[in-house]
Amino acid sequence: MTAVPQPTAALLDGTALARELTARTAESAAELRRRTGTAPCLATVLVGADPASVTYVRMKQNSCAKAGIESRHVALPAEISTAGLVDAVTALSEDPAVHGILLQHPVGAHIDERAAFEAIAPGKDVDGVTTASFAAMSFGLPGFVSCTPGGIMRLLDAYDVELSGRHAVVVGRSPILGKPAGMLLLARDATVTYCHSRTADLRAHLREADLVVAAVGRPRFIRGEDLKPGVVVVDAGYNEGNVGDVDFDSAAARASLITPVPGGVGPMTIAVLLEQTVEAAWRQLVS
Ligand SMILES: NC(=O)C1=CN([C@@H]2O[C@H](COP(=O)(O)OP(=O)(O)OC[C@H]3O[C@@H](n4cnc5c(N)ncnc54)[C@H](OP(=O)(O)O)[C@@H]3O)[C@@H](O)[C@H]2O)C=CC1
Ligand SMILES: Nc1nc(=O)c2c([nH]1)NC[C@@H]1CN(c3ccc(C(=O)N[C@@H](CCC(=O)O)C(=O)O)cc3)C=[N+]21
Repeated sequence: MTAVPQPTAALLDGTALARELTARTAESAAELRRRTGTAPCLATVLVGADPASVTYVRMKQNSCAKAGIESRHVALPAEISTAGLVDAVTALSEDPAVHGILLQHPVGAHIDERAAFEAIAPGKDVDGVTTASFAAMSFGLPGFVSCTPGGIMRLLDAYDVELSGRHAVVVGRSPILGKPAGMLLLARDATVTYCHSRTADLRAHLREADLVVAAVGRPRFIRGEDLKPGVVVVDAGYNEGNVGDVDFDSAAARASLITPVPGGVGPMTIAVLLEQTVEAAWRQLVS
């Protein structure tokens, strides 16, 4: 008889956890509104009209509405200059009616995205994209975390995944996902290896991992045969066709715990964004 790989892994259910977290966020938003007469407000900034980005921004606005958070959308032409985008973000940073700012990545290759992110006031950086937020997070100081890595940590904690002393392999080092994910795991005493496009032998690193965070942007790039039995797999990838960076079926046959796509990291990202928006509004309105 040929052995057919059986799914052995339990699911890290991001949909359910995000629902719980957002229910608490909605209560907090309602309480703030009772106390101050003002609802929290998230400004979303989108450059151009890439269909995937339009969809993500709409999802974030819908989630805001359900949680009692107002959203203000700023749509900018794809051709806008860095200076034009910085001006638009600076205006939101200075507007007391706006409590949080999300500048949707990517903004187009001709724009200095870092300069635009840095125009977000630290107290309104609810997406955790500024260098100030990254530094605070890395030093364990108060501030807003990058939403996707923050959501990943909440998910791991909800399932009591042991991190101390474990070998975490993060595949990807982007400023809003891979790099901060590794820093948060390091802060929890994991031994962290970052892999990226120049990594010499990715598969050898993966085979040693107790925890894998996939943040590559390549559909089904990581497969079960690359993984150690019992590994915990977090798939942050979200590619065309709602496909993750991990080949789910083969990975689930090796892993002890795995995030589905959809229904894993994605909903947690939005839940953390909403939570941080309400937190920012409390600080600005009640201080
Ligand atoms: N669910 C969610 O909330 C979110 C999901 N995403 C998804 O996560 C994925 C990654 O997004 P993002 O971090 O923004 O993507 P980026 O394209 O900014 O980064 C991709 C990273 O993967 C690395 N990489 C590329 N090819 C390889 C390879 N062959 N081997 C090893 N590493 C490689 C790159 O290395 P190098 O640095 O050397 O170029 C880079 O660090 C995407 O699918 C995206 O859609 C993103 C944000 C939020
Ligand atoms: N500054 C910035 N911050 C971001 O956080 C950011 C960004 N730019 N650019 C694009 C990526 C992408 N992203 C997703 C968020 C939620 C889901 C999500 O909720 N997905 C659902 C499925 C939704 C559906 O397709 O129906 C799921 O995985 O279950 C997906 C992707 C945030 N991003």
